[in-house]
Amino acid sequence: MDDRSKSENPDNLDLEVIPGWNDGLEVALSAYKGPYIAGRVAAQHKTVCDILIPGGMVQAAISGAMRRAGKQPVVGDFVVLLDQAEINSYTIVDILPRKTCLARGSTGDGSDEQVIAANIDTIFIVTAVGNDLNLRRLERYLTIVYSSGANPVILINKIDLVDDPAQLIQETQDIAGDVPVIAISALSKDGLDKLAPYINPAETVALIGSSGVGKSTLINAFFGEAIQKTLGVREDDDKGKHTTTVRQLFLLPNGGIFIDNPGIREIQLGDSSDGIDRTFSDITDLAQGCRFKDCTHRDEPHCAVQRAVHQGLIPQERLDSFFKLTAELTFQSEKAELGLKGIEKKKYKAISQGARKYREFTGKP
Ligand SMILES: Nc1nc2c(ncn2[C@@H]2O[C@H](COP(=O)(O)OP(=O)(O)OP(=O)(O)O)[C@@H](O)[C@H]2O)c(=O)[nH]1
Ligand SMILES: [Zn+2]
Repeated sequence: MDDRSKSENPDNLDLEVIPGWNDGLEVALSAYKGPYIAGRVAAQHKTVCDILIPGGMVQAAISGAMRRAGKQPVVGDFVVLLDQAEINSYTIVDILPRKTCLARGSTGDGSDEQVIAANIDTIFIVTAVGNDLNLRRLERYLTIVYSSGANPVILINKIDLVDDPAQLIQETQDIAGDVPVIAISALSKDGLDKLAPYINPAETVALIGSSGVGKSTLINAFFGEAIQKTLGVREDDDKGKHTTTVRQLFLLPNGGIFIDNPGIREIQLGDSSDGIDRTFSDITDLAQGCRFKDCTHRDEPHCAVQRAVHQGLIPQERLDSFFKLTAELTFQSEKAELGLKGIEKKKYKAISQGARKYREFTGKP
Protein backbone atom coordinates (compact mmCIF):
# COMPACT_ATOMS: atom_id res chain seq x y z
CA MET A 1 0.00 0.00 0.00
CA ASP A 2 1.36 3.41 -0.85
CA ASP A 3 1.33 6.16 1.71
CA ARG A 4 0.71 9.27 -0.34
CA SER A 5 -1.37 11.84 1.57
CA LYS A 6 -2.04 9.35 4.30
CA SER A 7 -1.36 10.57 7.76
CA GLU A 8 1.43 9.17 9.75
CA ASN A 9 0.04 6.28 11.64
CA PRO A 10 0.01 7.50 15.23
CA ASP A 11 -1.12 4.56 17.28
CA ASN A 12 -3.15 1.63 16.20
CA LEU A 13 -4.57 3.27 13.13
CA ASP A 14 -3.64 0.20 11.22
CA LEU A 15 -7.24 -0.49 10.41
CA GLU A 16 -7.96 -3.45 8.28
CA VAL A 17 -11.57 -2.52 7.91
CA ILE A 18 -13.46 0.72 8.05
CA PRO A 19 -14.96 1.14 11.54
CA GLY A 20 -18.63 0.18 11.40
CA TRP A 21 -18.46 -1.30 7.91
CA ASN A 22 -21.07 -3.98 7.18
CA ASP A 23 -22.49 -6.21 4.47
CA GLY A 24 -25.21 -3.75 3.48
CA LEU A 25 -22.60 -1.11 2.78
CA GLU A 26 -20.55 -3.61 0.82
CA VAL A 27 -23.55 -4.21 -1.42
CA ALA A 28 -24.11 -0.48 -1.88
CA LEU A 29 -20.46 0.00 -2.76
CA SER A 30 -20.51 -2.80 -5.31
CA ALA A 31 -22.45 -0.47 -7.65
CA TYR A 32 -19.14 1.33 -8.16
CA LYS A 33 -16.76 -0.23 -10.58
CA GLY A 34 -13.30 1.16 -11.11
CA PRO A 35 -10.88 3.13 -8.96
CA TYR A 36 -13.32 3.63 -6.11
CA ILE A 37 -12.83 2.85 -2.46
CA ALA A 38 -14.97 3.39 0.61
CA GLY A 39 -14.20 5.33 3.76
CA ARG A 40 -15.82 6.84 6.81
CA VAL A 41 -15.88 10.52 7.65
CA ALA A 42 -14.01 11.11 10.91
CA ALA A 43 -14.11 14.90 10.86
CA GLN A 44 -15.50 17.64 8.71
CA HIS A 45 -13.57 20.82 7.96
CA LYS A 46 -14.46 23.81 5.83
CA THR A 47 -13.49 22.37 2.50
CA VAL A 48 -12.29 18.85 3.20
CA CYS A 49 -13.12 15.84 5.32
CA ASP A 50 -10.84 13.51 7.22
CA ILE A 51 -11.70 10.05 6.04
CA LEU A 52 -10.78 6.73 7.56
CA ILE A 53 -9.91 4.13 4.99
CA PRO A 54 -8.34 0.74 5.54
CA GLY A 55 -4.78 1.47 6.52
CA GLY A 56 -5.15 5.06 7.64
CA MET A 57 -6.63 8.50 7.36
CA VAL A 58 -6.84 10.63 4.23
CA GLN A 59 -8.26 14.02 3.42
CA ALA A 60 -10.67 14.49 0.58
CA ALA A 61 -12.88 17.20 -0.85
CA ILE A 62 -16.30 16.57 -2.32
CA SER A 63 -16.79 16.36 -6.05
CA GLY A 64 -18.29 19.23 -8.02
CA ALA A 65 -21.32 17.10 -8.83
CA MET A 66 -21.99 16.50 -5.14
CA ARG A 67 -21.58 20.15 -4.33
CA ARG A 68 -24.04 21.10 -7.03
CA ALA A 69 -26.48 18.52 -5.73
CA GLY A 70 -26.12 19.99 -2.23
CA LYS A 71 -24.82 16.72 -0.81
CA GLN A 72 -22.63 17.29 2.21
CA PRO A 73 -21.05 14.38 4.05
CA VAL A 74 -21.04 14.61 7.84
CA VAL A 75 -19.10 12.84 10.55
CA GLY A 76 -20.08 9.17 10.64
CA ASP A 77 -20.96 9.00 6.95
CA PHE A 78 -19.69 6.18 4.81
CA VAL A 79 -18.53 7.66 1.54
CA VAL A 80 -17.28 6.56 -1.85
CA LEU A 81 -13.90 7.97 -2.80
CA LEU A 82 -12.43 8.28 -6.22
CA ASP A 83 -8.83 7.21 -5.81
CA GLN A 84 -6.76 9.25 -8.24
CA ALA A 85 -3.33 7.81 -7.78
CA GLU A 86 -1.89 9.80 -10.68
CA ILE A 87 -2.60 13.16 -9.06
CA ASN A 88 -2.17 12.05 -5.47
CA SER A 89 -5.66 12.75 -4.35
CA TYR A 90 -8.96 11.36 -3.20
CA THR A 91 -12.32 12.89 -4.02
CA ILE A 92 -15.60 12.12 -2.31
CA VAL A 93 -18.07 11.22 -5.03
CA ASP A 94 -20.99 9.80 -3.07
CA ILE A 95 -22.50 9.17 0.35
CA LEU A 96 -23.59 5.59 0.99
CA PRO A 97 -27.11 5.16 2.40
CA ARG A 98 -27.43 6.44 5.96
CA LYS A 99 -28.80 4.09 8.56
CA THR A 100 -29.52 6.89 11.01
CA CYS A 101 -29.31 10.61 10.69
CA LEU A 102 -29.04 13.13 13.52
CA ALA A 103 -30.33 16.48 12.30
CA ARG A 104 -31.33 19.86 13.58
CA GLY A 105 -33.73 22.52 12.40
CA SER A 106 -35.82 20.24 10.31
CA THR A 107 -39.27 21.22 9.22
CA GLY A 108 -40.13 17.58 8.85
CA ASP A 109 -40.17 17.84 5.07
CA GLY A 110 -36.41 17.73 4.81
CA SER A 111 -36.17 21.19 3.25
CA ASP A 112 -33.86 23.01 5.63
CA GLU A 113 -32.69 20.07 7.61
CA GLN A 114 -29.14 20.31 8.80
CA VAL A 115 -27.62 16.91 9.27
CA ILE A 116 -25.03 16.83 12.04
CA ALA A 117 -23.93 13.21 12.16
CA ALA A 118 -24.84 9.96 10.47
CA ASN A 119 -24.92 6.25 11.24
CA ILE A 120 -25.01 6.51 15.03
CA ASP A 121 -26.51 3.33 16.48
CA THR A 122 -26.94 4.32 20.11
CA ILE A 123 -27.25 7.74 21.67
CA PHE A 124 -26.70 8.20 25.38
CA ILE A 125 -28.93 11.00 26.61
CA VAL A 126 -27.01 12.40 29.55
CA THR A 127 -28.82 14.19 32.33
CA ALA A 128 -27.80 14.86 35.91
CA VAL A 129 -29.52 14.86 39.28
CA GLY A 130 -30.59 18.27 40.47
CA ASN A 131 -31.90 21.02 38.23
CA ASP A 132 -31.08 19.26 35.03
CA LEU A 133 -33.24 16.28 35.79
CA ASN A 134 -36.25 17.62 34.01
CA LEU A 135 -38.58 15.02 32.58
CA ARG A 136 -39.92 17.41 29.97
CA ARG A 137 -36.42 18.04 28.69
CA LEU A 138 -35.82 14.32 28.56
CA GLU A 139 -38.92 13.90 26.41
CA ARG A 140 -37.43 16.49 24.10
CA TYR A 141 -34.16 14.60 23.82
CA LEU A 142 -35.97 11.29 23.33
CA THR A 143 -37.85 12.87 20.44
CA ILE A 144 -34.59 13.95 18.85
CA VAL A 145 -33.02 10.53 19.21
CA TYR A 146 -36.06 8.66 17.90
CA SER A 147 -36.22 10.99 14.91
CA SER A 148 -32.61 10.19 14.13
CA GLY A 149 -33.30 6.46 14.05
CA ALA A 150 -30.77 5.68 16.79
CA ASN A 151 -31.55 3.80 20.00
CA PRO A 152 -31.73 5.98 23.09
CA VAL A 153 -30.25 5.13 26.49
CA ILE A 154 -30.80 7.57 29.36
CA LEU A 155 -27.96 8.21 31.80
CA ILE A 156 -28.63 9.96 35.09
CA ASN A 157 -25.23 11.31 36.08
CA LYS A 158 -23.92 12.75 39.38
CA ILE A 159 -25.70 10.06 41.32
CA ASP A 160 -23.05 10.55 44.02
CA LEU A 161 -24.90 13.73 44.99
CA VAL A 162 -28.07 12.00 46.18
CA ASP A 163 -28.60 9.54 49.01
CA ASP A 164 -31.33 7.47 47.45
CA PRO A 165 -31.64 7.62 43.68
CA ALA A 166 -34.41 5.00 43.46
CA GLN A 167 -37.24 7.51 43.13
CA LEU A 168 -35.44 9.59 40.53
CA ILE A 169 -34.78 6.51 38.47
CA GLN A 170 -38.39 5.42 38.77
CA GLU A 171 -39.78 8.82 37.74
CA THR A 172 -37.48 8.82 34.75
CA GLN A 173 -38.34 5.27 33.81
CA ASP A 174 -42.03 6.21 33.91
CA ILE A 175 -41.64 8.62 31.00
CA ALA A 176 -39.01 6.55 29.23
CA GLY A 177 -41.02 3.44 28.43
CA ASP A 178 -38.68 0.68 27.31
CA VAL A 179 -35.65 2.93 27.12
CA PRO A 180 -32.94 1.85 29.60
CA VAL A 181 -32.34 4.31 32.44
CA ILE A 182 -28.92 3.99 34.05
CA ALA A 183 -27.70 5.87 37.11
CA ILE A 184 -24.00 6.70 37.05
CA SER A 185 -21.37 8.92 38.53
CA ALA A 186 -18.76 10.00 36.03
CA LEU A 187 -16.82 11.40 38.96
CA SER A 188 -16.68 8.31 41.18
CA LYS A 189 -17.05 5.99 38.15
CA ASP A 190 -19.99 4.29 39.82
CA GLY A 191 -22.22 2.45 37.35
CA LEU A 192 -19.97 2.97 34.32
CA ASP A 193 -19.71 -0.79 33.88
CA LYS A 194 -23.43 -0.79 33.04
CA LEU A 195 -22.71 1.11 29.82
CA ALA A 196 -20.69 -1.74 28.35
CA PRO A 197 -23.67 -3.68 26.91
CA TYR A 198 -24.49 -0.68 24.71
CA ILE A 199 -21.03 -0.34 23.25
CA ASN A 200 -20.50 -3.14 20.78
CA PRO A 201 -17.98 -3.87 18.06
CA ALA A 202 -18.70 -2.03 14.80
CA GLU A 203 -21.48 -0.04 16.46
CA THR A 204 -21.38 3.71 16.78
CA VAL A 205 -22.36 5.62 19.92
CA ALA A 206 -22.65 9.31 20.81
CA LEU A 207 -23.64 11.47 23.78
CA ILE A 208 -26.13 14.30 23.89
CA GLY A 209 -27.26 16.38 26.85
CA SER A 210 -27.24 19.94 28.08
CA SER A 211 -24.20 21.83 29.21
CA GLY A 212 -22.82 20.92 32.61
CA VAL A 213 -24.39 17.47 32.98
CA GLY A 214 -20.94 15.89 32.86
CA LYS A 215 -20.45 14.75 29.25
CA SER A 216 -16.77 15.65 29.17
CA THR A 217 -16.20 14.08 32.56
CA LEU A 218 -17.93 10.93 31.37
CA ILE A 219 -15.96 10.83 28.14
CA ASN A 220 -12.75 11.11 30.11
CA ALA A 221 -13.83 8.55 32.69
CA PHE A 222 -15.28 5.98 30.35
CA PHE A 223 -13.74 6.50 26.95
CA GLY A 224 -10.82 8.66 27.98
CA GLU A 225 -7.92 6.32 28.22
CA ALA A 226 -9.12 4.36 25.25
CA ILE A 227 -9.60 7.43 23.13
CA GLN A 228 -6.29 9.09 23.92
CA LYS A 229 -4.56 6.04 22.56
CA THR A 230 -6.52 5.55 19.38
CA LEU A 231 -7.33 7.43 16.25
CA GLY A 232 -5.15 10.35 17.06
CA VAL A 233 -5.66 12.38 13.94
CA ARG A 234 -2.33 13.81 13.06
CA GLU A 235 -1.59 15.08 9.64
CA ASP A 236 1.55 16.24 7.99
CA ASP A 237 1.05 19.54 6.28
CA ASP A 238 3.08 20.13 3.17
CA LYS A 239 6.00 21.50 5.17
CA GLY A 240 6.16 18.28 7.09
CA LYS A 241 4.82 19.80 10.30
CA HIS A 242 2.18 18.08 12.35
CA THR A 243 -1.17 19.73 12.56
CA THR A 244 -3.71 18.50 15.01
CA THR A 245 -7.26 18.20 13.87
CA VAL A 246 -10.22 18.24 16.15
CA ARG A 247 -11.06 14.63 16.66
CA GLN A 248 -14.65 13.63 16.18
CA LEU A 249 -14.70 9.90 15.64
CA PHE A 250 -12.88 7.56 17.96
CA LEU A 251 -12.22 3.88 17.97
CA LEU A 252 -12.72 2.00 21.22
CA PRO A 253 -10.59 -1.01 22.14
CA ASN A 254 -13.43 -3.49 21.53
CA GLY A 255 -14.04 -2.14 18.04
CA GLY A 256 -16.89 0.11 19.12
CA ILE A 257 -16.93 3.62 17.69
CA PHE A 258 -17.59 6.85 19.52
CA ILE A 259 -18.52 10.16 17.89
CA ASP A 260 -18.29 13.49 19.67
CA ASN A 261 -18.45 16.91 18.07
CA PRO A 262 -19.75 20.39 18.90
CA GLY A 263 -22.78 20.02 16.64
CA ILE A 264 -23.95 16.97 18.54
CA ARG A 265 -23.29 18.67 21.87
CA GLU A 266 -25.38 21.66 20.96
CA ILE A 267 -28.29 19.81 19.46
CA GLN A 268 -31.77 21.07 20.23
CA LEU A 269 -35.13 19.79 19.22
CA GLY A 270 -35.34 19.74 15.48
CA ASP A 271 -37.21 17.08 13.91
CA SER A 272 -39.97 14.91 12.80
CA SER A 273 -43.35 13.99 14.11
CA ASP A 274 -42.15 10.42 13.95
CA GLY A 275 -39.95 11.04 16.99
CA ILE A 276 -42.81 12.68 18.86
CA ASP A 277 -45.11 9.77 18.13
CA ARG A 278 -42.63 7.34 19.60
CA THR A 279 -41.77 9.43 22.61
CA PHE A 280 -45.47 9.90 23.35
CA SER A 281 -46.72 6.58 22.10
CA ASP A 282 -49.04 6.34 25.14
CA ILE A 283 -50.82 9.51 23.99
CA THR A 284 -50.88 8.71 20.29
CA ASP A 285 -52.19 5.20 21.04
CA LEU A 286 -54.97 6.61 23.18
CA ALA A 287 -55.81 9.13 20.47
CA GLN A 288 -57.06 6.25 18.33
CA GLY A 289 -60.01 6.18 20.72
CA CYS A 290 -60.94 9.85 20.32
CA ARG A 291 -64.26 10.46 18.59
CA PHE A 292 -62.82 12.96 16.12
CA LYS A 293 -60.04 11.93 13.84
CA ASP A 294 -58.46 15.39 14.02
CA CYS A 295 -59.00 15.69 17.78
CA THR A 296 -56.55 18.15 19.36
CA HIS A 297 -57.11 16.60 22.81
CA ARG A 298 -57.83 19.99 24.33
CA ASP A 299 -61.58 20.39 24.70
CA GLU A 300 -63.29 18.13 22.20
CA PRO A 301 -66.05 15.88 23.52
CA HIS A 302 -65.25 12.17 23.84
CA CYS A 303 -61.50 12.71 23.83
CA ALA A 304 -59.78 9.55 25.01
CA VAL A 305 -56.63 11.47 25.91
CA GLN A 306 -58.42 13.98 28.14
CA ARG A 307 -60.25 11.09 29.75
CA ALA A 308 -56.96 9.37 30.57
CA VAL A 309 -55.64 12.61 32.08
CA HIS A 310 -58.75 12.94 34.24
CA GLN A 311 -58.35 9.36 35.35
CA GLY A 312 -54.77 10.09 36.34
CA LEU A 313 -53.35 7.65 33.77
CA ILE A 314 -51.39 10.37 31.99
CA PRO A 315 -49.92 13.31 33.89
CA GLN A 316 -51.15 16.71 32.69
CA GLU A 317 -47.50 17.86 32.42
CA ARG A 318 -46.81 15.08 29.96
CA LEU A 319 -49.73 16.11 27.79
CA ASP A 320 -48.54 19.73 27.98
CA SER A 321 -45.10 18.62 26.89
CA PHE A 322 -46.67 16.78 23.95
CA PHE A 323 -48.58 19.96 23.00
CA LYS A 324 -45.47 22.05 23.29
CA LEU A 325 -43.29 19.82 21.14
CA THR A 326 -46.02 19.43 18.54
CA ALA A 327 -46.52 23.20 18.46
CA GLU A 328 -42.81 23.71 18.05
CA LEU A 329 -42.74 21.45 15.01
CA THR A 330 -45.69 23.30 13.51
CA PHE A 331 -43.92 26.54 14.24
CA GLN A 332 -40.79 25.39 12.46
CA SER A 333 -42.72 24.38 9.37
CA GLU A 334 -44.65 27.67 9.37
CA LYS A 335 -41.46 29.62 9.68
CA ALA A 336 -39.90 27.77 6.81
CA GLU A 337 -42.93 28.29 4.62
CA LEU A 338 -43.51 31.93 5.32
CA GLY A 339 -40.08 33.09 6.34
CA LEU A 340 -41.71 35.51 8.70
CA LYS A 341 -39.78 37.03 11.54
CA GLY A 342 -43.01 37.95 13.28
CA ILE A 343 -43.66 34.35 14.13
CA GLU A 344 -40.69 34.38 16.50
CA LYS A 345 -42.54 36.75 18.80
CA LYS A 346 -45.62 34.61 18.74
CA LYS A 347 -43.51 31.63 19.68
CA TYR A 348 -41.82 33.25 22.65
CA LYS A 349 -45.13 34.51 23.96
CA ALA A 350 -46.63 31.06 23.70
CA ILE A 351 -43.63 29.42 25.31
CA SER A 352 -43.49 31.83 28.22
CA GLN A 353 -47.20 31.33 28.77
CA GLY A 354 -46.68 27.61 28.62
CA ALA A 355 -43.83 27.80 31.09
CA ARG A 356 -45.92 29.90 33.47
CA LYS A 357 -48.78 27.43 33.29
CA TYR A 358 -46.35 24.61 33.95
CA ARG A 359 -44.99 26.41 37.00
CA GLU A 360 -48.48 27.11 38.28
CA PHE A 361 -49.40 23.52 37.80
CA THR A 362 -46.36 21.93 39.37
CA GLY A 363 -45.43 24.65 41.84
CA LYS A 364 -41.87 24.17 40.58
CA PRO A 365 -39.72 27.16 39.72
N1 LIG B 1 -20.64 15.37 41.78
C1 LIG B 1 -20.43 15.10 40.49
N2 LIG B 1 -20.01 16.06 39.65
C2 LIG B 1 -19.80 15.76 38.36
C3 LIG B 1 -20.01 14.45 37.86
N3 LIG B 1 -19.73 14.47 36.53
C4 LIG B 1 -19.37 15.73 36.23
N4 LIG B 1 -19.39 16.51 37.32
C5 LIG B 1 -19.05 17.93 37.41
O1 LIG B 1 -19.98 18.70 36.67
C6 LIG B 1 -19.35 19.84 36.05
C7 LIG B 1 -19.65 19.85 34.56
O2 LIG B 1 -19.08 18.67 33.95
P1 LIG B 1 -18.66 18.61 32.42
O3 LIG B 1 -18.14 17.26 32.19
O4 LIG B 1 -17.79 19.77 32.06
O5 LIG B 1 -20.07 18.83 31.71
P2 LIG B 1 -20.40 18.83 30.14
O6 LIG B 1 -21.70 18.15 29.98
O7 LIG B 1 -19.25 18.29 29.39
O8 LIG B 1 -20.58 20.34 29.84
P3 LIG B 1 -20.33 21.08 28.39
O9 LIG B 1 -18.87 20.90 28.09
O10 LIG B 1 -20.71 22.50 28.68
O11 LIG B 1 -21.23 20.41 27.38
C8 LIG B 1 -17.88 19.68 36.36
O12 LIG B 1 -17.59 20.53 37.44
C9 LIG B 1 -17.72 18.23 36.75
O13 LIG B 1 -16.66 18.00 37.65
C10 LIG B 1 -20.45 13.44 38.78
O14 LIG B 1 -20.68 12.28 38.45
N5 LIG B 1 -20.64 13.84 40.07
ZN1 LIG C 1 -58.53 13.56 21.79
